[in-house]
Amino acid sequence: MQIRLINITKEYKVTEDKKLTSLKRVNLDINEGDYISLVGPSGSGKTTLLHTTLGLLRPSEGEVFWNKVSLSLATDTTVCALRRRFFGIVFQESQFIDDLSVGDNILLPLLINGISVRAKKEYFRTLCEKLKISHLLHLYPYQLSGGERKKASIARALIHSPEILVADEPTANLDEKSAQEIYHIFQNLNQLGLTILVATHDIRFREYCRESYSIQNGEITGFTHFR
Ligand SMILES: Nc1ncnc2c1ncn2[C@@H]1O[C@H](COP(=O)(O)OP(=O)(O)OP(=O)(O)O)[C@@H](O)[C@H]1O
Repeated sequence: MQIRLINITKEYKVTEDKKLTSLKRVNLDINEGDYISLVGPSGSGKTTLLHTTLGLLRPSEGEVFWNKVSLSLATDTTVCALRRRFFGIVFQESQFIDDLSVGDNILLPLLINGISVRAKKEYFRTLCEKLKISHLLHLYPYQLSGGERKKASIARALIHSPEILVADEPTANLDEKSAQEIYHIFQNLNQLGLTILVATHDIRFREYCRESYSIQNGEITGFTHFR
């Protein structure tokens, strides 16, 4: 899937007569196989941009396209179905269901997408092995460390084999070793063909991605192409 963001502006109404502009005329193209990091300080607009890209937020101005589908013209049902099918999302907070085991949490998107768990059994096994979480599947989310939760979130985001992984601050609050693991997992996934968009204030992501955008006060202020 090709994603195009054209002249995106997002304003939040703060009070009756006051607005906060969190994105200002942002343009971004995401092509198949890209690995893009969006790097900026807290409050710069990264999450707003990710959520707009995912069709979870409607821009005040501008247009988002997923291939030829204009999100402003498509129905919510269509946008939701396409998002579930094509995107894997790692949110800032893990959003696990506390009463389900880690393994069942990871498998849940299959049920939502109407994909048989049996058909994905082998993929589930190798995915968890690759992420080194196979020994954690019987536990409950509250029993995991921060790094383990992140890796379980990545497994859950990938279980339905999406085309694009979108991750919001995947290394936030992680120690150096766990952060390194995440950089390498993402790099490896991209080398296998997965398109990745990461929003982060962790500038070390730049060493691993292919393209990096800097964002400040809702504006793209820089762009670097690495390889
Ligand atoms: N629902 C909302 N209502 C009003 N203002 C909002 C809302 N969501 C975000 N903002 C504001 O928009 C700006 C950008 O927020 P955003 O969460 O996109 O930044 P961020 O770069 O992801 O920050 P962080 O790294 O801390 O998550 C901030 O000033 C924030 O206060």
